[in-house]
Amino acid sequence: MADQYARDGVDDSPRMLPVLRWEEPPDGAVVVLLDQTRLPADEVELVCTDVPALVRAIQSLAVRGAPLLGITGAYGVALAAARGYDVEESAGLLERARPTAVNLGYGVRRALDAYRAAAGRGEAEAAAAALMAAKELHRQDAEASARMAAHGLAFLDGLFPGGGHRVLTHCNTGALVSGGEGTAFAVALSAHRAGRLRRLWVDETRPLLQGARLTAYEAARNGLPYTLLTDNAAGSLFAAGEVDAVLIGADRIAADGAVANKVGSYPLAVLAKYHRVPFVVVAPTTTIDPGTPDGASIVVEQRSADEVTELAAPVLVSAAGQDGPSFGGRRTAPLGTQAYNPAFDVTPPELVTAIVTEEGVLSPVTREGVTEVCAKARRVVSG
Ligand SMILES: CSC[C@H]1O[C@H](OP(=O)(O)O)[C@H](O)[C@@H]1O
Repeated sequence: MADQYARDGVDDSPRMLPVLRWEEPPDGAVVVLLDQTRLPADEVELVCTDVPALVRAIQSLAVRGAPLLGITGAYGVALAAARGYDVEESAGLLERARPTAVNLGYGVRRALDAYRAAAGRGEAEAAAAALMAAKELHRQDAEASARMAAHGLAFLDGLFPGGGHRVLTHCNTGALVSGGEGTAFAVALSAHRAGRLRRLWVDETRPLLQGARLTAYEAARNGLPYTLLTDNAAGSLFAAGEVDAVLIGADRIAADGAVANKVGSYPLAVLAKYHRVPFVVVAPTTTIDPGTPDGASIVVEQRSADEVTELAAPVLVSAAGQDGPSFGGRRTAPLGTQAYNPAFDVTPPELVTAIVTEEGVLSPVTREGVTEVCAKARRVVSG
């Protein structure tokens, strides 16, 4: 009998977040983004009228998260085409904006391929084809999110038939990274709606605090029973037996099943292994990159020192118009302090219990699991 766990929140019917949309006002097409550097204090929208503005938004994490980066890249190509900018050059700028999430390049290429295929029918037709490809990717990602949520909950229920799941998550993997309700967070949300989420442990996720600022924000909006913790406190939760499973997202999954995700994911995988807790990655097949053979081949984005040497203010000062995020925060380390600030780390396949995709749940530990995932991914990628 699955235990029913009280819903903490008052209203858990989620108000879908206006994360990203395409608009065509009289003075020209725009991409409208919810500025995630301003959350949770302010819900502010960025109206991007050109690709450099989109690139700044991507690099400052005003828009972020692998699946949403892919969708943004595709709309960026459509924006360049709609406004008569150099589409090939714009695609290159978008694709190079951040190196680790494979989805960004995938989304750019989806729209660029559509544009090129229609080019012979004139600019207007080519621009329309790029926009249609972006909208189709947006829709497909929303569908993939719902399917991952169902597969992920079924997997948790299979592991723990009594329900009452206590899940630890890292960074942010909700609607703010997706065309739908997210990846790993969508599984926790699905468990909550089914009355089978006992606790969502939320890593704050230094240095940019995607957990404290964004996952806590999404959990509160949806009425989830969540508790925030410093990244350093995760180990003691495992030791206390308070974690049934780790659920995280991914930015790139290599052909051998190695997983690049927000820095701090690899230590969680080691803790999970030591404490015999399932370490579950939730990602659409668009995050699987058959072209990257293994974890060592994944380029890990290195970010600026000031993200480490300053305490992010209650809100990050939006980078719109600047070269990168500048915090309204308080400096902690002495001026001139050097900092090591990789945005991601790589978890080897032997530490990954399962990969939940919209195609189903696969285990990279069995080599054929990865081959199967990649074969499906190739089919999805090739359309
Ligand atoms: C499932 S996409 C979310 C993924 O993206 C985050 O990185 P960032 O906030 O730098 O875009 C993090 O790796 C999440 O797991």
